[in-house]
Amino acid sequence: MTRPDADALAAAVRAALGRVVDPEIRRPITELDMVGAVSVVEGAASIDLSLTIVGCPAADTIERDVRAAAAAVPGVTSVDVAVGVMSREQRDALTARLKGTRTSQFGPDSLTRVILVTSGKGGVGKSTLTANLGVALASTGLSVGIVDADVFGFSIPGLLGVGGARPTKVGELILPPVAHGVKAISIGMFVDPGTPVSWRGPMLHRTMQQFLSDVFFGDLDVLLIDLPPGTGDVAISLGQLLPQAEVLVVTTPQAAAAEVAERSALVARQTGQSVLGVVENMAGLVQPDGSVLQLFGEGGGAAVAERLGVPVLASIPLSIPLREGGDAGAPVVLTSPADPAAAALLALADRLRVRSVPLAGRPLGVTPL
Ligand SMILES: Nc1ncnc2c1ncn2[C@@H]1O[C@H](COP(=O)(O)OP(=O)(O)OP(=O)(O)O)[C@@H](O)[C@H]1O
Repeated sequence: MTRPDADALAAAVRAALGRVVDPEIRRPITELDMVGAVSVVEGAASIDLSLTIVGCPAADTIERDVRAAAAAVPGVTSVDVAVGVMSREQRDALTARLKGTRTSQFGPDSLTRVILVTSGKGGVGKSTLTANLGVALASTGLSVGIVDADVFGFSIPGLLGVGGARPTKVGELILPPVAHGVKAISIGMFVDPGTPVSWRGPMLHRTMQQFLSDVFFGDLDVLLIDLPPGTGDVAISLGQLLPQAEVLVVTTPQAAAAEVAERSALVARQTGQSVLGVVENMAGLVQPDGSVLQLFGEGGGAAVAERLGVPVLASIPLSIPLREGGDAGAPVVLTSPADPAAAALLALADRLRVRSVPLAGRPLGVTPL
């Protein structure tokens, strides 16, 4: 084989490696400087691969994908991959590049739509709805992240079926685990199971700051934030950190839940956030005989919406598959999309795909890669 052919083959292998994506960072490995020397001698390809960290959990997947991509290039008969690890300097350069010059991924120059999911009372289904909404939006091809800001009562990892997941750290950057197409981060991924989190305001504020700046979400279309119930420290911190965010208010049809839900929306407005609308959860359950069981009464969602001057965006009925899906970490929007609660959530996701705040006039947040 002549040299130009070997060079052309090596170039073809490199181009094929451009289609291998790091499953955690979600960028082609060639853009992440993970591919070193590539050569092809008489059909035998040799590839130097640098992983970001020792013991990279995605190592096996990346190496397998590299082998498959190279082997698929016509003319390549065998593939040898030498796996190494980036030097500290290389890793620092990469994390600096990924982080870019933006102080926050979700600052005013970001194109990501940030939606806070809030409620007055606990237990109204806010986390269950956030998880399902995230998965529903991701299933339509959007790039979606979820921040579990319910630090004391985190439940997002379990709802998404990644209860035991631990984020990978690359230098200063934290890579969020991906579940059902959604990048999710939660304090539950950092503490030992069973350990209660009992922090005061400043610690909560710092954690929220870190979630928004040190967790590498990449370019998201939508970031959903599951707030703790009520109007405590976290809601106030996020009001300061994300004044451009929009707020979804979750309530049950019950009058008592509705009144406190309204208060959480008013606090959001005080920080400059806009209230998108109300989602009523645990609405009437249709019985086998056709009658409707209104376990939590009626009208709470409409009452809050009217007082806030916003629409009721969805009414999600009580649903056993929704609850079971949450317990199993298998969101109902994926497992039983025809279930009435799943259908209502999918319709809500469709409504949220359309921005209420136009992008015109806003600067483009250019990805520094
Ligand atoms: N539409 C529904 N039908 C049946 N069960 C539901 C529905 N929505 C939520 N649930 C169940 O209600 C319980 C509370 O839901 P969830 O944890 O999502 O509430 P929450 O508002 O996030 O609570 P907290 O903020 O206190 O953590 C869960 O067991 C969940 O499975």
